[in-house]
Amino acid sequence: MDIRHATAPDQIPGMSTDRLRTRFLVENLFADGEVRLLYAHEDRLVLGGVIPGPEPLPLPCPEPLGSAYFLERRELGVVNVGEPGVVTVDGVAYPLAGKECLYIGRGAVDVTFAGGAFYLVSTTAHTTFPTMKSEDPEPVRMGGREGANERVIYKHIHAKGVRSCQLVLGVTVLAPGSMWNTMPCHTHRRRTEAYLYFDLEPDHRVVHLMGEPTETRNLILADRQAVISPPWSVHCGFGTRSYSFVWAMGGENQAYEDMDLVPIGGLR
Ligand SMILES: O=C[C@H](O)[C@@H](O)CC(=O)C(=O)O
Ligand SMILES: [Zn+2]
Repeated sequence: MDIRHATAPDQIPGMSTDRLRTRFLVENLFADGEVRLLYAHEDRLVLGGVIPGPEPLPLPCPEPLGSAYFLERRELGVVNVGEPGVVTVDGVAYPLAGKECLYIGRGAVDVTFAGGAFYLVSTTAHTTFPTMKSEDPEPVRMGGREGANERVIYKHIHAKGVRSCQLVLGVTVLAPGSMWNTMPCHTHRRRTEAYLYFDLEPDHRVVHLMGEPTETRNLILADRQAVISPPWSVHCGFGTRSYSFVWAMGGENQAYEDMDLVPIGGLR
């Protein structure tokens, strides 16, 4: 299990591209026939990628979690970023089509994955909320063609949707010809957020902005790569082709609107 320590904003000036990528980018989360997991100390998010082979793959319990099974003190959001697949939780099968989302509450012991390509985000959990598929996510239309940022934000796990202890998760789908996500951008000092870009053609990239608003850096991401955004960092991007992304947060609160908007003219 890959471990990422937390980073303070005063470490950013002087960092090379490689060091920035090593700290914030998650390049190799998806591999055929494997479950790959990463532990980020920023709000203790665990990110994962699962591409089952001919046999279903179980969710392991890596040593850094220090628990008897993965979900002993955690909850988990799963988004299928591939072909249709099935997630089985303690004997109950949940079929997930592309872009669909399942919430798995604390205490589930046996989780297996078949078919599909599953992105995982887990946060620590103090109690159990029911495991359920997000059947009817609230679609929020944002942006427009003039800003090249026409997109639909599907909120899956949040205070008014599928309930959780701290995980907040959704999928944003860009309209064809729209390239900007999250512009104007924001920070939210009370939560860490991770973006996983997907449905991006292999030769194309997303130019993702991070850093304090007046000290930004860019990271170039390919399909199915993730980026961790600490609470002090903006997170927004521009694709060279259209794409979708999963956004997921954990931290002090679950208020989606608790953002500090950065005026475009305030970015440096
Ligand atoms: O804190 C919330 C997140 O950054 C995303 O929901 C933003 C997003 O999906 C978008 O504007 O396209
Ligand atoms: Zn955000």
